[in-house]
Amino acid sequence: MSKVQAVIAPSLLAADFGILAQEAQKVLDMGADTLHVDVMDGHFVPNMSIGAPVVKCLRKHLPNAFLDCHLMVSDPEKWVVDFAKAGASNYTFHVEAHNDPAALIDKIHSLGMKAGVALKPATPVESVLPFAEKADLILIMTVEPGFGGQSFMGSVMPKVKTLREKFPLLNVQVDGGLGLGETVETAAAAGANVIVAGTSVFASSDPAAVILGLRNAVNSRM
Ligand SMILES: O=C(CO)[C@H](O)[C@H](O)COP(=O)(O)O
Repeated sequence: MSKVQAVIAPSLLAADFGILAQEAQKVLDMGADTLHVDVMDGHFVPNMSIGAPVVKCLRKHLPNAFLDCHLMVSDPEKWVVDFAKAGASNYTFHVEAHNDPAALIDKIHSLGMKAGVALKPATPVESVLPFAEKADLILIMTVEPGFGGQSFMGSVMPKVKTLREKFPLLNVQVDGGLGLGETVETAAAAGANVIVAGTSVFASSDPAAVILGLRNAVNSRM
């Protein structure tokens, strides 16, 4: 039986936005599998970051990169077409921000993107179980969305465990406060296979070692 693979996704939120394409290429050259692009509207979360025009520029410079876009926005339906046209590979929206997630997943797929569904720390996992198999990934936030550099919340690991038990082949993504050592070990032990890491990668003097260490932590549990 096939099994899920480790996917290491540096969060560009922690990169130098002034040289974003170079930062992205650097972590890809150092072994990253995908690039995590945090999109914030200043309404769903109390911060603003980047939008589809920036994704379009990244796509121009990185024609083959997998751009994993995490929409922390109040109206995810509004931006789907823009992100598809910009070249997003994956469009993850928050379950708290849409009243018909299954329909939005279908729309995302119809536009040629993979679809992810994210949960804030306080949102119960039951909210995504009905359509978890329709989605390409489920993102369990391990911090309150909005800012990088926060502390990992191990208290949400039961949600990761539930998803892994019910859906052995699902991509279960964790995002927030992850780095080498206890945090990634805890997430991998619970069953997470897609690791988003911003600060721990970009603030490191040896990002390649961090990416490899995160991958080894996941693979030793799979
Ligand atoms: O979604 C996010 C914040 O809303 C970031 O992706 C996340 O916090 C990763 O950053 P760090 O690894 O620095 O915690």
